[in-house]
Amino acid sequence: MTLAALTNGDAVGQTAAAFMASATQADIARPYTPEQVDRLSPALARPAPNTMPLALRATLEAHRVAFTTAQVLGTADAVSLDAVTKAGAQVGYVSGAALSFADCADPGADLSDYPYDTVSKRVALLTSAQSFHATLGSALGSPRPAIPLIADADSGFGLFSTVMKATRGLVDAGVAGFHLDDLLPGSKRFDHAHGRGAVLVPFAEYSQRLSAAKLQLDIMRSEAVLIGRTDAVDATHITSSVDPVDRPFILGATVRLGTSYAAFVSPSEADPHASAEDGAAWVAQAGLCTLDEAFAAAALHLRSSFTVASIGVSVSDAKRVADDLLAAAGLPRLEWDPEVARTTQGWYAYRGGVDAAIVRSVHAAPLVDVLWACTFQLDLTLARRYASAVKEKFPLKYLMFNTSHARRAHVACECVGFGLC
Ligand SMILES: C[C@](O)(C(=O)O)[C@H](CC(=O)O)C(=O)O
Ligand SMILES: [Mg+2]
Repeated sequence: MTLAALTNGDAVGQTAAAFMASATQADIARPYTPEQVDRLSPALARPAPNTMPLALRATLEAHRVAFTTAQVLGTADAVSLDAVTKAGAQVGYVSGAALSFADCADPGADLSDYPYDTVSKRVALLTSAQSFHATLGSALGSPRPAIPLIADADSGFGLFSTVMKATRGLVDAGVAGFHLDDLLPGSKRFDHAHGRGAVLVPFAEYSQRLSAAKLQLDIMRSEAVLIGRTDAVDATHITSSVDPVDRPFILGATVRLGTSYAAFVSPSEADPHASAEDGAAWVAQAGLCTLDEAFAAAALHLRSSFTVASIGVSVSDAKRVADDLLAAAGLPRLEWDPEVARTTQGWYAYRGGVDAAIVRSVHAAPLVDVLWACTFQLDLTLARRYASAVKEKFPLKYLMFNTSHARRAHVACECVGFGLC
């Protein structure tokens, strides 16, 4: 896509087929057809404001071509928006964390537990403020540029109908782009002892989340930039083991302890700190590892056969593949059990890290414009690895990078820096 191709300014009145085939949209692989979008498009279509989305797309493309990045600065109100604009920010960021600390009806930690229209209401206010400043600027003869805003849509605040409503609210408010992550809503930082921990939903659920948002954008013929964020770098658990994409990262116990993790930590749940310590003791003894690691430890010489035979299969099928290969070689069954490592909520233990983030982002790439691996620490080696692995498969996708300081439970709020390219 070239800058000259960014001409989808007035998409209203376009059929879904024409919109979805336009230069900015044609590269996105949707799991639905234009006819399905048309059937869902209301007769009295509300025009999607596409000026800011197209401005953001132009900024992204200019940086991609020049191999540079845009700094995205947080803005929570009209005053800070004016300040970041004057400071030269090309893009503003409306942070869910900032609003949840300070600006919603019931301020609290950044747990994605505020109402789904909190951020869109704030974007609407900022859009109005920008419009006022622009009018004032031209009346005074000193232009005040409006900058595109990226908004935080967290995990979509529920299932797919809520994702669609949140998307519609953001578009109506004039957002230029927004991000959806792959977390279980409300599960961020569940490890209160350390302020870390994240619980992922299975990849298929994340992908359906992104599809629901994209469907809503198509219904509105909106050019808003869809950002697929993964929190897999710091993830410690996942709600289900069912998806083959997640299979290589599920952890199982290799030592039979006679008690499951959930049974072990349950008695002390009244005291989360004690429970965290007890849990750590169980984990230390259970020999948790991935199925691939357990297999390699049992039969290194058969590892490549296992790798090939276990591609695209679920955890339970992969375990069967492993046992069949071992039996054929006259070796005993593998002691590897992911079920005993489940938490009291039923979550599976998960090996978070950059490899998991790469796999998730590569699978999400066809659906989104921008990919982002959210990280807890500023680690350029990790960022480079992530970027080169994703770019190798999807050279034209844009990337985003940040470091989330506020994940430490005791840090109230720090400035979050982003790079977009
Ligand atoms: C970027 C973020 O989504 C936000 O809401 O600002 C937060 C920030 C943080 O916790 O520091 C996040 O990374 O989850
Ligand atoms: Mg957030």
